[in-house]
Amino acid sequence: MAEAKVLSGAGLRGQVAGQTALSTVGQAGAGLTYRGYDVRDLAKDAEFEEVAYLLLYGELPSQAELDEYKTKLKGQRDLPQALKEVLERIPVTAHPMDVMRTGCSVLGTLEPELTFDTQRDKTDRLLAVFPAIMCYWYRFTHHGVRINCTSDEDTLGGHFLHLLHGKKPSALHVKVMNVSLILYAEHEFNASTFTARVCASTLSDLYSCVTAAIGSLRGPLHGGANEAAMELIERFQSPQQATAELLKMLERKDKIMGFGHAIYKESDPRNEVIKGWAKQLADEAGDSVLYPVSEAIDKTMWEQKRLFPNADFYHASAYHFMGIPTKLFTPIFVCSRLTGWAAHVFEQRANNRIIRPSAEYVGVEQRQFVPIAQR
Ligand SMILES: CCC(=O)SCCNC(=O)CCNC(=O)[C@H](O)C(C)(C)COP(=O)(O)OP(=O)(O)OC[C@H]1O[C@@H](n2cnc3c(N)ncnc32)[C@H](O)[C@@H]1OP(=O)(O)O
Ligand SMILES: O=C([O-])CC(=O)C(=O)O
Repeated sequence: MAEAKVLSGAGLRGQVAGQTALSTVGQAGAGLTYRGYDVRDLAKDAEFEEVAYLLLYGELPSQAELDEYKTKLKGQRDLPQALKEVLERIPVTAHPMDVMRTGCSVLGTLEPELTFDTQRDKTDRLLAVFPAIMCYWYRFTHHGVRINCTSDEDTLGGHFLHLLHGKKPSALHVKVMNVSLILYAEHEFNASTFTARVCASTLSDLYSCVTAAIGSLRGPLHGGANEAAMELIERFQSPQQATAELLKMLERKDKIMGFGHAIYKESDPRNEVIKGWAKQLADEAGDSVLYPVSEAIDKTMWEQKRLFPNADFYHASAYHFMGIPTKLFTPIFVCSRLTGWAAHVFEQRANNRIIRPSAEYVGVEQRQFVPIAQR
């Protein structure tokens, strides 16, 4: 069972930087809860749209409310023409996280948040269009295709897979996407969410908060770890080779992406869930390399460092088995975490004081300015 670490030192570790009613991370018991619900229960029985509604609107929806919410999101999936034109100008070499950041920012110029009382509608619109922002750019720049940004898929996860692959996804893949989006939705004061809250505390607009958060999520120590984990796993042809190479990497004190966590001490509760689905996808794909290699890395990290896989590690192989290109892994995280970011922005705005901590000065003593001609 995950417990809170004893935290101190750099990185604001262990400092309470504000209040939230959205989630608990690493507290004794459930490990991760969204508005009081264990994430494992939500991942087992809920739809992502239910969880989005819970985070953004405060309570789980009734069936009628969920139907209405999904219809609302479905009706807003298409991109404005001006945004499509901008996406077409972004080079094929760009990282898709930069595409998401730009897409979000451009939408903010086309459909600005003029007053905070539109914050929920603006969030729902972003939720509906993020899959299309990612897939329109990807399919145009990589395959020369201008895709239809709408689909008749019932869920956001299914819609994303449909736009990416240009066909109806299997029921298993839709289910795993749903679980994945739920697992990634919210995680208290992680780096990207804290970024969003700092931005919100200046009374900036929602698009600025989300754009800033995307920039923070992109780094390999945070959301970018799922892509880095895939690049590691793919290097090895067998569990034996993975173990041998990993030992050398640990000897060199390399960071192994997808392992460890700033808050969890013994395990990340999201890992057991996505690991189970990754195994099911591996079996479906008839895989005999990638999943055993992942398990060998997992075992070696625990034996050597007492480090456990975080939510990102088995997401890598799960996404891979669904035919998702590695560079789109972190953008999927964006599609999900938008819900947590936005809910935190609403919370910050509802009880705001500008976030402005102090620094311990470690520079030179005060000294006399010398004009340039005399230096
Ligand atoms: C799901 C979304 C997420 O953002 S989860 C995090 C995704 N990031 C990664 O997977 C990147 C790899 N992991 C890491 O860099 C760290 O574990 C992160 C997540 C940044 C947490 O950092 P921090 O709180 O400083 O770690 P810590 O104090 O527990 O570190 C203790 C000692 O263990 C080491 N360590 C930690 N993680 C790894 C790792 N993945 N591979 C190798 N070593 C690791 C640290 O370097 C530290 O060692 P030392 O005590 O300085 O010798
Ligand atoms: O909480 C963190 O530091 C990182 C994390 O797992 C997340 O954002 O999901």
